[in-house]
Amino acid sequence: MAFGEFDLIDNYFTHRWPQRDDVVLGVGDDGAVLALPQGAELVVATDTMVSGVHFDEQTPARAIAHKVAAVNLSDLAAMGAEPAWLSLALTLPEADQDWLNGFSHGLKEICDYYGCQLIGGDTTKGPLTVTVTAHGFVPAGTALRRDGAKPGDWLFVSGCIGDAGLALAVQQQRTTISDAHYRRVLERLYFPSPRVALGQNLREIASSAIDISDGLVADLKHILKASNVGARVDVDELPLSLAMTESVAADAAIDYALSSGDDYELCFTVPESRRGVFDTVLAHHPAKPICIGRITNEANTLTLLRNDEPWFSQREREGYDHFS
Ligand SMILES: Nc1ncnc2c1ncn2[C@@H]1O[C@H](COP(=O)(O)OP(=O)(O)OP(=O)(O)O)[C@@H](O)[C@H]1O
Ligand SMILES: Cc1ncc(C[n+]2csc(CCOP(=O)(O)O)c2C)c(N)n1
Ligand SMILES: [Mg+2]
Repeated sequence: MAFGEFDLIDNYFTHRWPQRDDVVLGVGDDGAVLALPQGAELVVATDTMVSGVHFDEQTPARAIAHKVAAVNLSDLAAMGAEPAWLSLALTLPEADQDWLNGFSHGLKEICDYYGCQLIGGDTTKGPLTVTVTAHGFVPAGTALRRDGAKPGDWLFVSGCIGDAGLALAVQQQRTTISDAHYRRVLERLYFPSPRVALGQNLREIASSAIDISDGLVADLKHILKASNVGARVDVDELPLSLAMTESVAADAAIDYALSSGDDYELCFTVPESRRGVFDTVLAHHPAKPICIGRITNEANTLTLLRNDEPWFSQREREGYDHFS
């Protein structure tokens, strides 16, 4: 029996999502109609994942769905927003029902967890590409931004970085590690956890924030440029997992943490005056952000230090850039 575009949308993307009261009209019409809470501002983020660029052929459909939603929710987290709605643009080489089952289950799991509703999208035939747009809200005027860091602010990352890059290196046969460690880091590559709760807790505490997708150095530089400041980072303070420290040499671990990307931890700054409130909030929070340095007044200058001496990365590449 022929299985067409509209069967595909009906079977996999119309029902089974959390139904939110603020969705006046969801999947099925020319557009979605949505009700914003009073006093809120809407935060919108879009990210695409392309087969061969963001994931390889072995990646399970469930992981692709999780990750494309997670990277968008991570952008909302970096803005301090509460997630509400997702839209999905799907380009598929064929309507493979096993793949669609895995994909729609993965998407449902993460939507259920964060209470997000799929509100629309688009389905086309072509090379496998998935795009999500995430919509969320913040109380007006409280969104976290890249441009608010000030000299003297403390610099934090929300958790271990470099693991996804290590998993990719193993997958691409650039290095080998034990099976047990590979399982742990592969979970971080395939199923990143967006720091959604932490992001909301940082509203009115952090002076700036960004999520780490391209690598700490590359993404921190966006904060430095937008805020017209510099930073000193003590590379010995970078949070590294046990899987990382037990698998590779210390310098290589630092390089993964600085530049491999795909981590989806938050990098943020906290002014000295908010440090007390921050420590109090964190005492009750499962995330344990680590202080890795401080913001300086040297515009656009990132200084990496090890034992108070300048430290230079072994690898030339500073972060993921699609066109260089
Ligand atoms: N084709 C485009 N048209 C309009 N704006 C764009 C386009 N591509 C990116 N942007 C905007 O440029 C800014 C930087 O985008 P970028 O994709 O680098 O950030 P990001 O999504 O946080 O990072 P990443 O994609 O690495 O996760 C964002 O404000 C984004 O909305
Ligand atoms: C098969 C394969 N090759 C390379 C990578 C690494 N990678 C791809 S895009 C990206 C940055 C974020 O993307 P964007 O800037 O588009 O949001 C990274 C770290 C991967 N995950 N899988
Ligand atoms: Mg982007």
